[in-house]
Amino acid sequence: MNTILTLTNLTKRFGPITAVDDLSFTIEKGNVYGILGPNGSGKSTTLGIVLNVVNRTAGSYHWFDGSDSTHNALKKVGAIIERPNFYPYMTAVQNLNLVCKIKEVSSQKIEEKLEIVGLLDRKNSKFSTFSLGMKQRLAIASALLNDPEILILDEPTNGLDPQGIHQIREIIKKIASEGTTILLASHLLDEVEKVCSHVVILRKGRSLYTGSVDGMNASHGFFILQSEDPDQLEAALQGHPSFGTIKREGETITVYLNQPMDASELNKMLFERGITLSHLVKRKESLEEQFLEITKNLN
Ligand SMILES: Nc1ncnc2c1ncn2[C@@H]1O[C@H](COP(=O)(O)OP(=O)(O)OP(=O)(O)O)[C@@H](O)[C@H]1O
Repeated sequence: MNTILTLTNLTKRFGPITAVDDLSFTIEKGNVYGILGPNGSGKSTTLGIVLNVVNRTAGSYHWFDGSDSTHNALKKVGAIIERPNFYPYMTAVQNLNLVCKIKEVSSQKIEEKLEIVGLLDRKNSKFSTFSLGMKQRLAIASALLNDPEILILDEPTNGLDPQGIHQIREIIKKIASEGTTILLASHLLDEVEKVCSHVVILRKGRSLYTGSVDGMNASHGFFILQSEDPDQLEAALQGHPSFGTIKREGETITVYLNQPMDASELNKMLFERGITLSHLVKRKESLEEQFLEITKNLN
């Protein structure tokens, strides 16, 4: 496997505030990672540290196999961590030409990158005439000029209208499908679910979950049950290895699964114990419900 970035017990304190708290994760080539967390959870600080603009307090990180200096490794990284800042009176092409000079990269790829972000037909328009979405897309083109191994974006759709949001997400997916690794920070579960394959969920600088987005959704679901004798039903469910939490509200029992089981299997099992169900529904929590479950317990 090809590792792009490794964080090991990274910590950042601003006076009494611990913005990033013992954070460890790795980024492998070809995946799309989301750092998901509410405002103030440490996303921007984490990106700032690995981009060498914020000093860490403790822990470490290294780019690629760790053999290069951070300064050199960052030449293979494209990042947008602030609002795009281009010259308003210059055209898209003129602005990107300037970026090429500053970054000391060839200007040959300007048109190719403008095409990727859907701005080729506006290449000679002044930056001041661009919508917020177009400005953000130009920033993405700019970050791609050095053909980076990884593209880093902090809240890439903040402030955009629904159409602008959709365009940016489609562009990110296209760039990822062509092999560029992506790391994006977002406070939107929906965004991470739509765009990312992997996620690090942050709260108060701590990781609550690190893994695949699908893995977050790996719950086996739950049954909502009723029968004439709820006490007997509850007793039959208790202690069975397939079941976890059992909740009772009046006549209704909700039982969470520890392992897969379909409704007919449960029905048969209970029937064999002399229990006839008057109500049987199987449900699975939405990703949002699971996200709230993951984030609710820890302070
Ligand atoms: N330069 C700084 N000086 C003092 N405190 C800071 C500084 N930068 C960030 N913080 C604090 O660190 C914590 C994490 O902030 P950070 O900006 O990393 O969070 P975030 O998840 O990116 O949130 P947002 O989406 O609002 O930017 C917050 O409590 C913030 O107030």
